[in-house]
Amino acid sequence: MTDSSNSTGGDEPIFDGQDAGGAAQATPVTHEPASAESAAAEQPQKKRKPRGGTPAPEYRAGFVSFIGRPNVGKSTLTNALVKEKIAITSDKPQTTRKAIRGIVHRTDGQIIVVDTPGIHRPRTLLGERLNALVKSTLGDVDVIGFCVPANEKIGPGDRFINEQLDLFPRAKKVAILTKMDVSKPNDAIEQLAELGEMREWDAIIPLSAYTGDQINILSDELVKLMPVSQQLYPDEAVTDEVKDDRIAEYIREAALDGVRDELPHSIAVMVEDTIERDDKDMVEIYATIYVERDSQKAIIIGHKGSRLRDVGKVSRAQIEPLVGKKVFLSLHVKVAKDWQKDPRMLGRLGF
Ligand SMILES: Nc1nc2c(ncn2[C@@H]2O[C@H](COP(=O)(O)OP(=O)(O)OP(=O)(O)O)[C@@H](O)[C@H]2O)c(=O)[nH]1
Repeated sequence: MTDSSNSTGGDEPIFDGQDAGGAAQATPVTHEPASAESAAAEQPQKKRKPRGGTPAPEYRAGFVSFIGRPNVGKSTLTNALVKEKIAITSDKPQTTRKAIRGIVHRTDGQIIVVDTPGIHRPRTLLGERLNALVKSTLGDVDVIGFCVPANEKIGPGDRFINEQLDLFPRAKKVAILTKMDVSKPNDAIEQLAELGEMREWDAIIPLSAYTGDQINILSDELVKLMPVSQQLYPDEAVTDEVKDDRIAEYIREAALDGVRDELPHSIAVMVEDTIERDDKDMVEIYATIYVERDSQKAIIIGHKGSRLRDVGKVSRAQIEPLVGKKVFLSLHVKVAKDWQKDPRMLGRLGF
């Protein structure tokens, strides 16, 4: 798929980075001028298209947040946009913003993807705090990418989030139709039309993070919407998420696998201690998985500890490449009753 539904503020067509130069050269005058007069008339046109493509655009850099209902594909999209670089991380925080998920380095700019926990109707103190965090983050970003999956109808949850976008007038707004690889053509057309009616977007882009279709187009559009700026991060920077947070997230991801109902929301993970062993090329990591009730603890541990062992195995496979060493991972499960409503516990967990 190469077309894109575009409602950019500018008149320029959308090309991906590779095509842009080619497109400039792909408009030759194909007929011989009939007279000197018409030859002269064509002269200025030729001048407007210098050999070697368009002049280099100004360098732009800024922040984008992808928002949308849970599961619409925001994280997968971030990874696709940042490409393989997300896997190589710098653990040195370079900014006070906590949740930078990734940095896209381009010759014409930098796109810094800032994570948010997602806008939702708060039901707990955790929910309220997360919403406050979302609001302060979104108040700062240059572009908000509103994600809707192409394989589901636009519903009340999407409309609620779209309404919330009015609270952030500073940010440019882009609608992204995700998961195009699993959409039916007619459904996607309908959804694009529906998205178009929701507000005046700076761009509407259908894409698939799985196949990579239109990811370049998104990158091109995002950079165009960023302010003219100097480079904000050094070339080698990929993410400033601290290593312990990423380790905790890998463990939480493994613990979440296969659990149902309210349990996913009750799981929190904290890395308590990391010990670099001098005698062996190994790191010892001690982490706690918090749940809210005894019954949940039993589920996480599983029969004779089998489930917890699996959580350790799966997460360790992701942590070892991150830390670049063998890992001894010690997991404990603790009950922190109703931690989502407990200000002290929320503080400890970093919310
Ligand atoms: N077919 C298809 N599936 C996708 C695509 N992008 C994401 N998914 C799947 O959709 C599910 C949710 O993806 P995530 O990236 O975790 O979604 P999210 O919006 O970050 O979810 P939350 O963290 O819950 O807010 C996962 O099972 C992904 O594998 C895509 O382009 N195509």
